[in-house]
Order: sequence, then structure tokens, then C-alpha cells
Amino acid sequence: MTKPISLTRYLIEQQRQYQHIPDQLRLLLEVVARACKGISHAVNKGALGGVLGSAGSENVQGEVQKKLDIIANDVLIEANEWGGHLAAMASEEMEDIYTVPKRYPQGEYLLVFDPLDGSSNIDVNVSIGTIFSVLQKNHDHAEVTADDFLQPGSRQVAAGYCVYGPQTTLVLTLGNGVAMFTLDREQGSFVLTQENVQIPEDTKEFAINMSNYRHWDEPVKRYIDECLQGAQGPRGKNFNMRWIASMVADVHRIITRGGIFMYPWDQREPNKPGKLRLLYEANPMSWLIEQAGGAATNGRQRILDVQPQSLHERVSVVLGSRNEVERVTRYHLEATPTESR
Ligand SMILES: O=P(O)(O)OC[C@H]1O[C@](O)(COP(=O)(O)O)[C@@H](O)[C@@H]1O
Ligand SMILES: [Mg+2]
Ligand SMILES: [Mg+2]
Repeated sequence: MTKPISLTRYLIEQQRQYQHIPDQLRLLLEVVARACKGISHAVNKGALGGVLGSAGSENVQGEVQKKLDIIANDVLIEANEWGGHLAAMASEEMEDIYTVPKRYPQGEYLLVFDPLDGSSNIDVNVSIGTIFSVLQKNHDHAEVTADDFLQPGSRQVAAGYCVYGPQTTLVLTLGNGVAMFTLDREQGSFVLTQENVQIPEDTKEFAINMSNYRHWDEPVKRYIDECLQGAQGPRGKNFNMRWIASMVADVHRIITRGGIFMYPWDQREPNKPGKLRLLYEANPMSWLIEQAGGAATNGRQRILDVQPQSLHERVSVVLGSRNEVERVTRYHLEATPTESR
């Protein structure tokens, strides 16, 4: 039997193979993985650990915070602030950025995260996760501000997520493909379980919240209508549907067996481009998807090319199997402006 490869060993081998991975970045990723292990333990305790239910507060987006949203946020901050790898952090659960206190050594990276994705699934024991992205700090700025985080996703230096499901799985890219690690609870370490992950170009499975159908733009309705017509319709094949309502779990399925995921703009909040957040959710997931051979757009443009204007900016998301994402994007570009934003 071949010896299991730990996350640490994988990262060191990546460093040897690709000279551009600095020690600070490797150590930072190990700390993030350790924090995810801590969050995984908290999630596993569930009602026994008193971690379920609402925290009785709201985040900056006006969403009710669950206890685990706050626990996961605290675990990530506490694990990362003293290590010397980071200059600042930004989180879906915090209105402002968190700069590393001056009593700790200052690093050159910025860490961005959705500490607990899929909050509505916490109390019902359905898969949830942590999404993270690493950016480089601007060396010309003595003090880090929120503006330093407003970098397009194409400038990420690492991105990943950890899904807390039947298994705890960490999925990571440093720009050289996608690798998956499964948490071995007996050893307490993440073990490499798949390398060079590839998403099939075609699929018969779509993921979208169908209850919003009446609020969508025409191009999205057109795409879904055609899927629903199945073998009798223009696509000439039957489609299956899945919607877990945890982006991390839906994306994990797509990375594992293909599919398309959409959370498009809709009329419920016409002034917002979508529900999902560009920095914490869309950018890291889009980079992972592209690194696995898939595609990710906002319906018109590659998500990784979108220049963020604010920390908590939202974006429409279409990602997954390349040929399906290209079709949805074409439907948007072919539509007249009034039919599509
Ligand atoms: O409940 P809806 O509208 O289907 O939204 C589900 C989406 O919202 C999210 O839960 C948003 O993430 P948070 O739980 O981090 O706010 C996504 O994970 C998921 O894809
Ligand atoms: Mg989320
Ligand atoms: Mg969240």
C-alpha cells in the first residue's frame, strides 16, 4: 500500500515543483486547514456541544447569524492572527476588515473567508462548509485598508473550501490544478485523496433554486425551460436537478461529477447583482472551478475578471461544466438589454 500524503507534504512538494510558493503561504494554508479541522469538530458536536441555533444577532448583510457562523469566524481569526503570515482578514460575518494587531508579527497576505457557508443547513444536519481566498497585500501601502482587498479574483494566490459532510474534505488550488484532502479523524490530519481534479465538459444536472423562477431574467428562464423539456426539447436529453442550498456542497458535487450551478440576479432585490458574495464565495469557487477545467461567469463576463468595488459586493454566479456555462453566457449575450442585466 502506498503511504498516505499529508497536506503538509503535498504543500512542500508543490513548493519544490513550483518555485513560486513561498514558505509564508504554505504555513498560512496549514493554519487555515487547522482552523477548518477545529470548525469540523464544532460542527460534529451539534446539539451535544450547544452550537446549534441562532446567535440572536445580524451580520452586515442583515442576515440572522447562527451560533456556528460566529464560532467559525472566531476560530479562523484566532488561528490566523498570531502566525506572522497575514496583514489582515475580511469575512462575510464582519462589517470591516480585521487588521492583525501590532503586537503580532505582520505578514504579507490577506485572508478572505465565508466562515460558514450554507447557514440555513446547520440546524438540519446537512453539509455546510468554509470558503477561503488568499490575496497578496499591496507593498506600497503602510497600513492595510478595505481597498487593498478589492482585487479581481484573477489575483488570488490560493483558494479553497472545506466541506463538513459525511466526510470533511478540503479542496485547494494554488494555481496548478485542484487537489482534495480528506480529514483522517484518527490521525487528525488531512490526507491527499485526489489530484488533478477535472470537471466533465458536459452535464445533465443543474442546480438552481427553482422557487425563484418567476423573478429571473429571460436568458435564465430560457436555459432552464430547455433543460426541463428534456429529451423532447431542443437539448435532446433529460436533465436531473439538485439544490442543497449550501454553495460549498453544490460546488463540491460539481467538482466531483460535473454539473452547472446558478444563483442569478433576480427581481427580488433589483439593485443587487445577485445573492452570493464576490470576494468570499464567487471568486474562490470560480478559480477552483476553472482550475478543474470548468468555467465561471456572471452571465456575461468571467467572474475572475470582475473588479470589486466594495468588500461585501454581490454577484450573479453561473459555474461548472464548461459547455453548459458557455451556453448560459451566450443566452445572456444574445438577449436584448431589457431581457437581461
Ligand atoms: O436559500 P437560497 O436562496 O436557495 O440560497 C442558498 C445559497 O445561500 C447560501 O447559503 C449563502 O451562504 P451563507 O450561508 O454563507 O450566507 C449559499 O451557500 C447557497 O447557495
Ligand atoms: Mg456563503
Ligand atoms: Mg456564511
